[in-house]
Amino acid sequence: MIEFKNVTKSYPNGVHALNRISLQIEDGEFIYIIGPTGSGKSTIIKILNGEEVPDSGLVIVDSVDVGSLKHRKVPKYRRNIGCVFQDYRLLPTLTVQENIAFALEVLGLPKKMIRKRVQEVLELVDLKEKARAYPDELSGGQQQRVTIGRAIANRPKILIADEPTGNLDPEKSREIIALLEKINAMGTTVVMVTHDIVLVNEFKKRTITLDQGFVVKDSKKGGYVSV
Ligand SMILES: Nc1ncnc2c1ncn2[C@@H]1O[C@H](COP(=O)(O)OP(=O)(O)OP(=O)(O)O)[C@@H](O)[C@H]1O
Repeated sequence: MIEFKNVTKSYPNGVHALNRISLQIEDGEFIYIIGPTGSGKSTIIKILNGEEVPDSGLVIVDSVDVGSLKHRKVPKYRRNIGCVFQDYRLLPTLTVQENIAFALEVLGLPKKMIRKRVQEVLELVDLKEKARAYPDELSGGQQQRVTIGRAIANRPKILIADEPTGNLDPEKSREIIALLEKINAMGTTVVMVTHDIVLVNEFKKRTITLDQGFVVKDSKKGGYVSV
């Protein structure tokens, strides 16, 4: 479970990015975080993946108090969190399968297990035929599918996606949501930041709306959000 209790975060320039945020996300949920630019969406993601620490309040992820994690413990904590961003961040000199394998090699998994996982992931993201292609030989949607595959190769409990469809057309965006839904159905909690209200309305899920660092709406069943 993910729990934010009265979390406040400001940056050194004095911006109050989050103001007394409280929310709970249960294991296995798929939620959207939406809100205008600068409302604090990415700050929530950065706190979740240990990149930023709150000024006050508590952030608990699977019983780990993330705000007081020692620096040296952050990498181990992050193993349970897969991250996907708008800009795919693939290594350009590695093929699709090498990009996925690399994420597991740095974790020290045995070679045989890596080979097996890479095959499973390629199948899941439907890119077996592109295993030996380089990122610049792929479409944006395909690159994002590789990124998602890489993020879940280590079977993290939580997948966080910051604007994963930001650079994609509507059709490719739908494919990405379908993939995220498949991963969610396998038991992974999915937290997705998005600006894409059309998508939020089409694939209805619990939707948390931020504005100026406050949670202004938490709609459990998703539902219509004005475009
Ligand atoms: N490293 C930083 N240093 C200073 N201010 C920051 C930093 N990161 C974010 N901010 C500020 O904190 C506020 C919240 O930013 P955040 O990136 O969380 O918003 P966001 O909702 O994700 O925005 P966007 O939709 O534009 O990505 C903004 O006012 C932003 O300018």
